[in-house]
Parts: sequence; structure tokens; C-alpha cells
Amino acid sequence: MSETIRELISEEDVAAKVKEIGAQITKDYEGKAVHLICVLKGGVFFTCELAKRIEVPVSLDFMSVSSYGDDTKSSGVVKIIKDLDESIEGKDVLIVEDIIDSGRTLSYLIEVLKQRNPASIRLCTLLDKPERRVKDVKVDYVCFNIPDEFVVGYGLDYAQKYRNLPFIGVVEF
Ligand SMILES: O=P(O)(O)OC[C@H]1O[C@H](OP(=O)(O)OP(=O)(O)O)[C@H](O)[C@@H]1O
Ligand code: HPA
Repeated sequence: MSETIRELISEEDVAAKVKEIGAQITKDYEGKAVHLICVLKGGVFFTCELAKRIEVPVSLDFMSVSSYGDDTKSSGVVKIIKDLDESIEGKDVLIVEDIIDSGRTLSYLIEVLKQRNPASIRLCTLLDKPERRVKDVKVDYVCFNIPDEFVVGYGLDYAQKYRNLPFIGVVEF
């Protein structure tokens, strides 16, 4: 069975919103440096675009956490596939994600990172599906709230496909 993709958020709308959120982050971190933690793989496209829109000093690190595998449903078990390269002690950390769905991945990640004594820790996501939440997560920056549909593009995949779409689309099976 093959799926089709229906556009939900255009490339232009994503670009405009990323610029706006970047400007907000620049304002909020004035006089500081921000340490972006990109959550692989999905967060990579958003992190690159967002970093270019932040005008305070930015450093970057990457972490890979997986709970979905190739499925459209979370397994409920979060695994660290790749840990950070550097210590975050004393840093102003901003986690950058592509999507918050059940909240399981991020609530786990935030707990793990808090124990490493950053100066602060905030969360920025491209997409949020608030209706699907099973674990509470405080989200500081959200580009778009979306309905409960499985989405792809701009880093998000279905069975590792469609990450390279420049827009956000809904998978129709
Ligand atoms: O709020 P949740 O229900 O936990 O879902 C959100 C997580 O699911 C996706 O990751 P995935 O495990 O698919 O890995 P990927 O980014 O490598 O595709 C996404 O990038 C988030 O990390
Ligand atoms: O809607 C989604 N699409 C892709 N990956 C995801 N991980 C959680 N929700 C989603």
C-alpha cells in the first residue's frame, strides 16, 4: 500500500515562523550565549534554519533519542542512541525538536539533561500536537500547533521517508 502526502503548512509559512521564533529567542537570550541541542534525526532541518535566525552567540550539539522506530505510534520506551559530545554544565541550553506528540521523548530527555546542571534549560519545537499529550512537558517556543494527524517533511519521517520535503504534509494512507 502506498501513501500520499497532503500539504498542511507551506514552505513559506514555515520560513516566516522560524524567522519570528529566531527573533524572539534573540531577544530572550540578550547578553547570553545559547547552546542548542538538536534532537536527531528529525530536529536537524529545523535546527539549521533556526540557528541562522538567532543573533546571539550559538553553539551546537546533537543527541539522538528514539521511541518511534519506523512506526506511526510511539513504543513508549525512549532510548538514547547518541549522547552529547560536550558537557552542558553552566550553559543556557535550548533543546530543538521537530515535534512534541505524546511528550514521552521530551519529558525523558529534559529529566536526563537537568541532572547535568545546565544554567537553564528551555525547549523549542517546530510542531506541537497538544491533543496527544500523555506526559506533561513545558514547551517554551512553538512554531505551530497541529491537529492529531501523522505529519512528515522538514525533518519528520514516515518509515525514514519524506524528511527532505520542504513543507509539512499529512500522510494519507
Ligand atoms: O512526543 P513523542 O510522542 O515522544 O514524539 C516525539 C518524538 O518522535 C520523533 O522522533 P523519532 O523517535 O521518530 O526519531 P527521529 O527524529 O529520528 O525520526 C520526534 O523527532 C520526537 O523526538
Ligand atoms: O506526526 C509525526 N510524524 C513523524 N514523526 C513523529 N513522531 C511523533 N509524531 C510524529
